[in-house]
Amino acid sequence: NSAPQPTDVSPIEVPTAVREAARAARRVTVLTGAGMSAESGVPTFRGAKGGLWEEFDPMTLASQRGWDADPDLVWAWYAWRIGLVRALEPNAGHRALARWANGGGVEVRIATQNVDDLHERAGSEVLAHVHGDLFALRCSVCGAPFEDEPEIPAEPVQRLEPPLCGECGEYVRPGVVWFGGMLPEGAFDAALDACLDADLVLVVGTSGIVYPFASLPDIARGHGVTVVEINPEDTDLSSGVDHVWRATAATALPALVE
Ligand SMILES: CC(C)NC(=O)[C@H](Cc1c[nH]c2ccccc12)NC(=O)[C@H](CCCC/N=C(/NCCC(=O)O)S[C@H]1O[C@H](COP(=O)(O)OP(=O)(O)OC[C@H]2O[C@@H](n3cnc4c(N)ncnc43)[C@H](O)[C@@H]2O)[C@@H](O)[C@H]1O)NC(=O)OCc1ccccc1
Repeated sequence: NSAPQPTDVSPIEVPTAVREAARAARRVTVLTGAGMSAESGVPTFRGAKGGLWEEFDPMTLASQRGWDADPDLVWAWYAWRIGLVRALEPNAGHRALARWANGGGVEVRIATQNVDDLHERAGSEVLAHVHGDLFALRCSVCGAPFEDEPEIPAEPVQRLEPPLCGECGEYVRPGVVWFGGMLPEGAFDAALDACLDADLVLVVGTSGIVYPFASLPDIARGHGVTVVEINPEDTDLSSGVDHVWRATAATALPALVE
């Protein structure tokens, strides 16, 4: 639910240029990454991977090669992330975006790299999960959706056999896009159209190194759209945007939407 919570009143100052761009905007597209969910407790991709997988490269865990080599290791990692996201709540940033979209007067569209469901749980409609959805399980061979509840260990384990497909008995995998994998049908195009059709693009909590998603801010700016980065740290995108706002998602967005 997107109702403002006491913590949602953010004391921080909104840079004038950002406030003016937001005030003038009628169509806003928000591109989010792992930093959007960091203040909810979801580890970022380049942040902590969670003790048991510290020694493994996320790009190996999140790849067909990693799955083929050791499905129990990869499934255990996703089972841990499913359990973790379920136990966490949307933060003030997620709620502010939902309030903005439901507040009327401005069209807010969200395209995310995040595979969690925190935008939706905050009351937002997500235009595109460009890197898939942690909870959309399917058979790794026949592709049949897996509707049953996967067993999620109370305590994370390093290896866990994936569930078996009810159709063909093969292993079930998470509905996320692995490195080298194709994006969901139409997801990138939907995000691109929303960027080209916007009068303001906010880039929130992404390091901007995973393609093709990372190409969106440049393309938007190349089409004359104002692009603002919200990130406490410098990124590969910072030099290519109109305004950088060195702040966190859960402090900046409530202040912007207030
Ligand atoms: C790494 C990179 C070099 N590699 C790629 O980009 C590859 C290969 C590639 C394709 N085209 C290219 C062109 C050039 C170079 C390489 C390529 N891309 C692909 O493979 C893509 C598929 C990529 C999708 C992979 N799946 C993910 N996720 C799902 C899985 C899972 O989650 O397990 S990517 C995953 O990592 C990415 C993590 O990045 P961020 O979200 O930015 O998070 P990160 O941790 O990096 O940074 C967090 C940021 O938040 C900030 N922050 C922290 N706290 C806060 C806070 N509180 N508030 C605000 N900000 C905060 C930090 O400062 C930081 O800046 C996300 O996209 C996330 O979804 N597929 C593909 O292109 O298919 C067609 C194709 C295929 C083959 C060959 C050619 C074309």
